[in-house]
Amino acid sequence: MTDAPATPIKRYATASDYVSLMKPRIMMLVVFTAAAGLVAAAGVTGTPIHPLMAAIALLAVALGSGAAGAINMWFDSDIDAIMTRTSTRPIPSGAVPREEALTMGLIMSGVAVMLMWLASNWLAAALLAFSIFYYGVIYTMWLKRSTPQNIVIGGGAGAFPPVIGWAAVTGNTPLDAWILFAVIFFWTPPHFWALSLLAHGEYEKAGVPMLPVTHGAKATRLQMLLYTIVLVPLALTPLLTGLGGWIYGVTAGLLGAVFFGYAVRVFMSRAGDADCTAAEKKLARSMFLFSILYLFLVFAALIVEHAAGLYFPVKGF
Ligand code: HEM
Ligand SMILES: CC(C)=CCC/C(C)=C/CC/C(C)=C/COP(=O)(O)OP(=O)(O)O
Repeated sequence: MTDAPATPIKRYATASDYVSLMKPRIMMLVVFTAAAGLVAAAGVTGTPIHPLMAAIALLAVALGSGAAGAINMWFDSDIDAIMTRTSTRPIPSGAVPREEALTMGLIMSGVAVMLMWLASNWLAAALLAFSIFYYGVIYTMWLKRSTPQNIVIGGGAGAFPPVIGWAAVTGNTPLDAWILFAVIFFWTPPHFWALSLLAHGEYEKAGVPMLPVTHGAKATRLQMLLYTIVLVPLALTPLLTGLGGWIYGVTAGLLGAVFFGYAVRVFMSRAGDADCTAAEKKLARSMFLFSILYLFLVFAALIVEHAAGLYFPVKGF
């Protein structure tokens, strides 16, 4: 149990409070990776996508992601109130009552899954429902407060969107879809731990067992490097299956080299240690920001590759 936060002072909610309950910036990247799954599925299998159905499917992913965010904020309002980074969120700041966030999350979840089922098929709808459950219940209510592997296992939730997008087009989830899942799965630990190196004091205060809190900054920097070593070649496997062509290969190769460079530099630094320098903190922050750019551009390359019809698989690579 964490320290009981002070009762928030009530203030009126604005539209932007309801938007921020949905973690909108994360939602944008989630929708983008789902769109990449959708476009790649159409490109690889030659299945035409109906623009309206595709738009509704992506709206469903957006609503599902927002619903999961609202459920997360409902459950986490006690620890959000303790950490400076999250203390101004709509619930701890007293703008939105907890029950309202939960109701919003549950209604949006139902609408999202229903819309996905109407726009595509039961498999995509079931995967979306499972992702909401995974993030809202398995990660938020169980793993986050119980194990330092919380974001490794919990990261699976954020890895589903391209699989959902793929399933929405073809009604199945072949190896290529799971490769995209794996890319996000192995990307999540370096993405989050880069930030948590800087915020471990906050997590400690809130009683959340993030890796830098339980095992220290050095172990975290090593884990970040190891996950990046798996991620970079893994992100090139689409070249072997025909999912990615030269645009994708060049993009994933170059960005992977930069990401690996960050992981090595952070590993060799003292970022997150009590006596680390401002430059080392800046390095960890840069790696966190670059992680977002990396995922965005790698999936953008996949979209460009398939959408532009510039698809040249590298045979026998
Ligand atoms: C368990 C998995 C993950 C954890 C623990 C995590 C954690 C975080 C945290 C703590 C932030 C900083 C937010 C802030 O500064 O207030 C952040 C930012 C961000 N994350 Fe993640 N993340 C995870 C997975 C993902 C996934 C799957 C995506 C999208 C595919 C994503 C996209 C982003 C984006 C776009 C930002 C920057 C926008 C913002 O600061 O709100 N994250 N993440
Ligand atoms: C399609 C679908 C339903 C996707 C949902 C998956 C999703 C939104 C994944 C993002 C994971 C994420 C933002 C974790 C933040 O961790 P945190 O909640 O511990 O971060 P915080 O401390 O900022 O609240």
